[in-house]
Amino acid sequence: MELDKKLEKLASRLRIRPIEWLDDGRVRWLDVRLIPWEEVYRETRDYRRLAKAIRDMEIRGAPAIGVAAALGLALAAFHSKASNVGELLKDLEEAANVLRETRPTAYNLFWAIDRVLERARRAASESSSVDDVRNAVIEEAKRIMLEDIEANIRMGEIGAKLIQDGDTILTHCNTGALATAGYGTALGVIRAAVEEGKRIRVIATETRPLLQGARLTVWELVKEGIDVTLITDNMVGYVMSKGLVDKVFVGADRITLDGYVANKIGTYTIAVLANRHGVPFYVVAPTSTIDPRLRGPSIPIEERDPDEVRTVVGKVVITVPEVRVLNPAFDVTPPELVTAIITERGIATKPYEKSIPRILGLKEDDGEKGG
Ligand SMILES: CSC[C@@H](O)[C@@H](O)C(=O)COP(=O)(O)O
Repeated sequence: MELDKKLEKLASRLRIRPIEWLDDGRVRWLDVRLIPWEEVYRETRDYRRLAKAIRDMEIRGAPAIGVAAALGLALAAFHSKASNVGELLKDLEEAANVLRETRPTAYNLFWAIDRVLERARRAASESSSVDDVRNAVIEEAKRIMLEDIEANIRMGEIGAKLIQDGDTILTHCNTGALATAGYGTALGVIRAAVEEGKRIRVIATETRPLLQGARLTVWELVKEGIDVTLITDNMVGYVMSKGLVDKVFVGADRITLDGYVANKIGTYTIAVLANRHGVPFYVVAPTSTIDPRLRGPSIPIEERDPDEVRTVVGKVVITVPEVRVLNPAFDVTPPELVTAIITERGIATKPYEKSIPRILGLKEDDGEKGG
């Protein structure tokens, strides 16, 4: 089949395949909670298990979450016992409700679920065969995975043009292969620049509390021989004030129609410091991260388990166990601090309320005004 061939061809370009559909109705993924200590792949036939993997961050990063949710619906379709199309649609809605509850900030999650459900409903309006609808759902999920890899590679090509030979780039959290269906967003741009022969140095922030920078970004870059220096989150001001950073490249979990960017907690601090020190601050994200219904800073922010802050990745308790804790997983960077947003459809610049709708093919006045 055309789609499978394309997917295999693209996947052969990837060094890391973090998530995969297996044709006997299984999903296989790399459990990133265990990186860099162990490389463990897990498998399931049950969309509920996949939902748990998203919630517990065995799979994380907005694009990977979206792909996993789509594959979760493919599992629900594959293993459904429905005897007619109406029952299959009900099973899919039920699975969608479970998957929607996993992580509230990453827009890709909701985008992918809506897209697969829409495809299922369209297939159901065209055919009364359960198998036709089932196959349409599985195909759509695989297409979302394929398009994510394609978008990453395209963003790499577009974004690499912003990087000069010799640049030092600061990045936050993990936006690499481990956050997507493969290749990466902000880290994909860095990867593409290196593939073009540019000599790049990367400064990776450790990204407390779950250390996606120290554990995942460093693991990916070391694996590929890309020059990386690890710093703690509170060293960003120091490295910028010493002139050690040429550009910042980060990813996003949700971008509003007017350019507010929700990303891993600490991104806003980096954006403020970049602005203070005249360092360009670039956001790299596929259009599936842009919420076309939202404007303004009121993006839902996930609050996670306080023990993530009281411990170092659950291994060492670092405080008084009963201390009150704040643990927002993301913050919001306002558009004025964002130099440009790189998508697979091109680069958006200020004013974002004009450039983002243009990239999405929408009218400027679409979307709701947030608080
Ligand atoms: C390409 S990933 C972009 C974002 O999802 C990433 O920067 C991020 O904040 C991930 O957060 P996480 O909590 O690890 O899922």
